[in-house]
Amino acid sequence: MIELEHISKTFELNGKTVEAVKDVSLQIREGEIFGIIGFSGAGKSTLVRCINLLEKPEKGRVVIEGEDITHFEGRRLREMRQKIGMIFQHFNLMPSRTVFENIELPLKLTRLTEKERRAKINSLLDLVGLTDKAQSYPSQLSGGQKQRVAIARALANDPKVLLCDEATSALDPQTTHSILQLLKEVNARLKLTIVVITHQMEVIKEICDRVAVMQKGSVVEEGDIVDVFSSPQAPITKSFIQAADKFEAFSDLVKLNSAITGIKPTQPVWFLTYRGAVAGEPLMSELYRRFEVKANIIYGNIDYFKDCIVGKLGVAIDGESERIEDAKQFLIEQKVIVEVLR
Ligand SMILES: Nc1ncnc2c1ncn2[C@@H]1O[C@H](COP(=O)(O)OP(=O)(O)OP(=O)(O)O)[C@@H](O)[C@H]1O
Repeated sequence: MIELEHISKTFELNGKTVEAVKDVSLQIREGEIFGIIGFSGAGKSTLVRCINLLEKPEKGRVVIEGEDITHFEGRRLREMRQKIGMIFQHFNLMPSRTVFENIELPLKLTRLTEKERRAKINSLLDLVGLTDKAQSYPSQLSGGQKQRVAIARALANDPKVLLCDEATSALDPQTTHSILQLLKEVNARLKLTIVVITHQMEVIKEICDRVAVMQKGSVVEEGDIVDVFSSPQAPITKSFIQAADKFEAFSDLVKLNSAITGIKPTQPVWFLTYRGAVAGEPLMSELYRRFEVKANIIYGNIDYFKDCIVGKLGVAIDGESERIEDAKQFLIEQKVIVEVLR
């Protein structure tokens, strides 16, 4: 659907060259929600703005539905941009226009009759749940409502792709959740491909199918969301995940042999990752039944992804050393990721 091939983009700032995006290649599939996560300045916005050519890449190609659009200009560029909606952190609504008029703006360039336009706007208002706010002005709306208007406006021309640049970063957690639910709904209902850029792990976990992690202009890790977050490879990916699930605190206590864990200094400690929320308890009792290996749970976390639940347990192990090895093999056969902390 969207192919980015060896994209590079630099800026000149105060006599210095900033390499915002360095040789990035990504393939975004039709109908998926693709996340790009990274800290501020990683190059996420610049990369995403290359998709609709708001930034012109210096090197590389942008291919959409098999067509190389990198050098599109004029009418072809405008037509291509109609297929790609975009929403932003600060909504970018016109303050002097009502909600209805804001959504109407992109439709003014089309050949729809006034009646067709009204019908379209009303159906978009219904889709984003703002029918009763049609005549309000942006200043009379909450942040979440403003973002709903921006989503309706972005969808007015029936785009195939929606780019979301930190769309929930200015919102509180509850409003963030409701906007993410709306994005999930439009993705499913309209078969829309969505690209989400964010520095918030929770956003990626809640709606994305696949994710790319960016650092200093490069993609350092990419893949299916559950694979990447169950078994992160790059240090920066690990830091995003650990910030979200407090694993680091547990790991530090183990390293320091802290008395509060109640673990003997000689006991092995494992960190287990498995799919399915209820898998943990039965697996631990199975270890005892089969191998007489006791696994005392000293850390636990459940992550909720778009289509999957992933459990994580920190366990202190007790048993005969040979049987402990057998127990570990058994867990690996059950598709549990076993990380030996010591
Ligand atoms: N128009 C510009 N002129 C000069 N430098 C720029 C411009 N746009 C981006 N940059 C620089 O490029 C780098 C990447 O910025 P970019 O906005 O793409 O990162 P980001 O990951 O989206 O971060 P943020 O979330 O803070 O926007 C940064 O060092 C930034 O200062």
